[in-house]
Amino acid sequence: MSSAAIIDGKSFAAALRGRIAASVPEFIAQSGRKPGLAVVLVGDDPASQVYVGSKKKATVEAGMDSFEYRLPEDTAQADLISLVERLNADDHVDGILVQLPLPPHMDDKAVIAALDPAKDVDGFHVVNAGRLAVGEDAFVPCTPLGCLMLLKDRIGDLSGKNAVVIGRSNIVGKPMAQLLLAENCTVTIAHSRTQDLAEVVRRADIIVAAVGRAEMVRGDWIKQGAVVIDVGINRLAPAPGETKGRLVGDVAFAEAVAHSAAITPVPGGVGPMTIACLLRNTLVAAHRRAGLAHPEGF
Ligand SMILES: Nc1nc2c(c(=O)[nH]1)N[C@@H](CN(C=O)c1ccc(C(=O)N[C@@H](CCC(=O)O)C(=O)O)cc1)CN2
Repeated sequence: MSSAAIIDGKSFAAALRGRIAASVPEFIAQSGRKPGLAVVLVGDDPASQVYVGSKKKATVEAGMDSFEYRLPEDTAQADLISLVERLNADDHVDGILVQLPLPPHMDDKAVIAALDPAKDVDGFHVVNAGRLAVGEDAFVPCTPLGCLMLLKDRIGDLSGKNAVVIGRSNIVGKPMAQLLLAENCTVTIAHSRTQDLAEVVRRADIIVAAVGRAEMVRGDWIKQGAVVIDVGINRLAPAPGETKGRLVGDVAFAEAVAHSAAITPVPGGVGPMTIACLLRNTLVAAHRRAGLAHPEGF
């Protein structure tokens, strides 16, 4: 048995961010302004605070304007929607992102529905989901877009491959399946009610695990030579003597390396691609809103 290549999402994302930053000055020269991204965080979820901080840093480093809104946990949904509507109307804002999860008293769907689809750089609005489903130009959610970039970089043409997506969320599983279908893969979407998941996974050339259960996909489920993309970010309970538990994915990594041809690690695989693709979507949104051609190279 050979050992898998480790797909370095961190380096891939850094290179993508570099290309985006290099193309921002041309946008500024053509439009007379910087691309702008507004990020809205409601409440004080510690992980969300870190992600929002990273998004701001990456946006500024790419030469874009970052507008950050941190609202208290008890914000009324109507007030959040009013803010989204103000950002929809603000010409300096090309992209709007409402960090998820929202507090329990809010309805994600109602908040996302308030976004202008042309500024929905998360690709969560039903207009963008529908466009993706019918093969029209759409903003594609950042995590599955990042997964697809890594897969195409590793495999090249995906046509005819058997792909299994484990997880059916609107944010990852469903758009991932649509993207793979658009690349002419034969796609199976597996989920918590799938019978004999191990057997379904064993048929796959491409496995995308996005189920949110630590190390659920075992090494002996993986066909020799498959490419594995692990979207899960799960923190284990701290081991004795540790203050923080280890981060692991949805795939039992140490087992999977013996079976797969290539695999993304956690951390350092898919995660960094999410923010790089957010910058990519923001740059595309800025070009569209300014009436400029789609930027090259992304
Ligand atoms: N509005 C959105 N909300 C959320 C999204 C999203 O795309 N849009 N995705 C996730 C969180 N997320 C970005 O928002 C995100 C998650 C993870 C990473 C990342 O780089 N992870 C690192 C590990 C981080 C750690 O040490 O904890 C990695 O995998 O290497 C970036 C962004 C939910 N909400």
